[in-house]
Amino acid sequence: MDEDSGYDSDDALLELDGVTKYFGQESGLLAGLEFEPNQFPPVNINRETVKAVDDVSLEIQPGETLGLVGESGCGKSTLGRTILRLLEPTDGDIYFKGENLADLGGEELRRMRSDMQMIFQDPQSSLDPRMKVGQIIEEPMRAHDMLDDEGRRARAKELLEKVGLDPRHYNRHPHAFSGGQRQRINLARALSVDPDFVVCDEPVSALDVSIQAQVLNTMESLQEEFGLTYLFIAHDLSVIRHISDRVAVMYLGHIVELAEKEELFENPQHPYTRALLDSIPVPDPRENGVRGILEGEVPSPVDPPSGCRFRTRCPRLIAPDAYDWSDEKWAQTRAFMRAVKRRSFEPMPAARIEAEFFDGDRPGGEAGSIVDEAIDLIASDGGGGDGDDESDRWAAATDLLLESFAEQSVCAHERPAYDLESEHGDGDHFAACHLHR
Ligand SMILES: Nc1ncnc2c1ncn2[C@@H]1O[C@H](COP(=O)(O)OP(=O)(O)OP(=O)(O)O)[C@@H](O)[C@H]1O
Repeated sequence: MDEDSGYDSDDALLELDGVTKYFGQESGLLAGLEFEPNQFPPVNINRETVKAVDDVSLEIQPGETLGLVGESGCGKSTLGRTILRLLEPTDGDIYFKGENLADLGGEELRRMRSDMQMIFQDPQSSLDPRMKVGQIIEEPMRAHDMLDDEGRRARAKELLEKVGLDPRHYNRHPHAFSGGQRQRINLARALSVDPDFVVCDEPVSALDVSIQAQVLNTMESLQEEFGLTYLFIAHDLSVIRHISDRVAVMYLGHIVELAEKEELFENPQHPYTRALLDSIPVPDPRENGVRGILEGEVPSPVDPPSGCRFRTRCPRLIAPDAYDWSDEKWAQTRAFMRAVKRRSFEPMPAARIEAEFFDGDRPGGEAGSIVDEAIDLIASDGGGGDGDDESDRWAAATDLLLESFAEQSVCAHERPAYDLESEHGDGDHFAACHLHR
């Protein structure tokens, strides 16, 4: 029990409740200004909102490492910075040791800040080249009025040793060190103020693979020795697998899956997690390097898809209930819809489209009529849209298919959130996918 705050160490160290961070996007002086001659004043400020982190709730237990993984731009760094209040959340609450950070002011917030530290990807740019290593490590202690000069020097030297460097390097400048050593200096600096929680934002991504494991091992032993809790951000699944106890998978501002490490890697339940795992490079030289790649572009976080944000790329998009069809016919229709959307085949006669995509047997009923209409729009012998140019007809077919099928799926209508039974271990398994309805 923490005497000051009443925090009990059996409770979560950190709790996020609906944490949201939007950015108003403006670039340049006139960006976002729209001229509207029919209104007064005739100028609108049209700010685009980047929904970087959207309604994230999770807990981090004391002493654990929560890995946070996802493709570039999905909001990992923004979430890490928002937790530390380096960015002001747009919405939601962050509790640290049971206290709502938003309620803390002045001195309390300053104290809490020393409890929560961050280390960044690029050890080069986060170390001031004019300062000596000793000064760099002592700087946070000075900022928090910790110890006297002599005490800080002794602590800096002790920390150098703890992170695997020679304390005699106290007077050197950072440029004299390798990338891995510089990241160790960063670690010593973050630990100088004796934090409980460290956000590690891609701390080993800039390092050679051979050095990564060494730095990760040091981070693990420091965690044990100092009783640290880590939020470990990385896009590299093998790094996440090395260091995490539990793993959260992020996609377009949402957490889509969260489970204990073994459960997540051995029993992934979200199609996005599966796709990420399938795109891990295969070490076997006989394989051609990469097993599977995620299809399509990540949609813009300015206007993310409704419902499940992964649905526009999801290979398991659920069939809309409005039509009656077999799994096979839905799978074929889904593939056809994707191919039309990407315009990934040359115009050909209707019969050939039907043969290639539907084995010559298109779906029956209303769904079949819609498929027919789409085929007619794009087929080289089709009758649809006479007079329109070809790209208009492909666009019309795409709209027809997406509106009739993709937008009618439960995946487009409801945001998924399901708690599942774990197969490995007894931890919780959260998966944001309607396949678990
Ligand atoms: N200060 C900002 N202003 C506007 N948009 C921002 C800002 N910071 C981040 N974004 C946008 O927010 C989204 C999430 O970015 P973020 O850096 O958090 O993702 P990430 O998963 O950490 O990616 P990476 O691994 O590439 O750093 C992106 O679309 C990014 O362009």
